[in-house]
Amino acid sequence: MNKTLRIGTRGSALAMAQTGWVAEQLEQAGYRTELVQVTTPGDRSMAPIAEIGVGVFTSALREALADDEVDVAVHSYKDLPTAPDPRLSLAAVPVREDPRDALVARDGLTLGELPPGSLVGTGSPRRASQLRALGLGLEVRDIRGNVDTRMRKVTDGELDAVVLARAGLARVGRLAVITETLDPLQMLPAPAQGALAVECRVADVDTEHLLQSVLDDEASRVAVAAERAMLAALEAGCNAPVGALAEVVEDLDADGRVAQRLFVRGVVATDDGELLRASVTGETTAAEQLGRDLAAQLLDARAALLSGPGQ
Ligand SMILES: NCc1[nH]cc(CCC(=O)O)c1CC(=O)O
Repeated sequence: MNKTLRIGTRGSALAMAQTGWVAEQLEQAGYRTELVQVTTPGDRSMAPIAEIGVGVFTSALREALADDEVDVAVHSYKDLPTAPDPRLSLAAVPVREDPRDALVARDGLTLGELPPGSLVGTGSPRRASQLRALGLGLEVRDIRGNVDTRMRKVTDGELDAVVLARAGLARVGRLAVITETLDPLQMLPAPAQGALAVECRVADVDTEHLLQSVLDDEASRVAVAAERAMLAALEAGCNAPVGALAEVVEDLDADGRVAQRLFVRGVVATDDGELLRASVTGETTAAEQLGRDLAAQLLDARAALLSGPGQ
């Protein structure tokens, strides 16, 4: 193929960095690329995400792709709504960055070293509920804005710490500001955190094939499929914040042989701020079913809790 691939991107530093990375992979494989900047309502508004809704960062890019203004759209996978867009194909899930959340705290402090009453900023209900559940007496403050805006609240002394996706910091070359990478036992990331979704038009099979062959990473795709299936099943049953992490691990199969298995952990907060946690392990080929099984366990646990004392 000798045409130039028009790759749509948001204008934020994070979006430019990740789209630039995708373009570079394609260039190295011998394709010509051109970046096309698309402004989304999410970039224009400073209102809380909860008010402006899911898909604020991704829908304008998807429209530009569907309207043939660009040939490829690069999204942070976790920002995509779970409902598929029938006009588009998820051509590639490139190799995932470290999916964990990261703490950026004053004076190099870790979570455990922050004194009770410390102010910790996050705009994410998932992060807020998991922070509160640690029982450390941390005061969670709602914040928004790009990576730099959020980190400045710590350097300016307005907050003691903020929690961000490690992957976002990695992509903009700011890993050095992290004072602790949070263990998923304490803080499960958002489903698909650290992964990119690379889309093209469903009818554009040439582009679909080249994106898949140059960019797709099987292990990342499988893990994200499990996490997103869990999220989709939970969204149908409740609207509580959800964390999930699927990892390909070495495990013994029924015959005692070492095999690759998928280990999926999930967390959902109740209205009272209690956390329900569960995990499943199974075949990597059954990723989506594993995600749905995990969601069913969490919904059962929630139903048992809601049916009150004595149950
Ligand atoms: N919701 C904003 C957003 N979307 C993707 C990332 C980080 C990169 C990623 O998880 O892929 C971030 C920032 C953050 O959560 O700190």
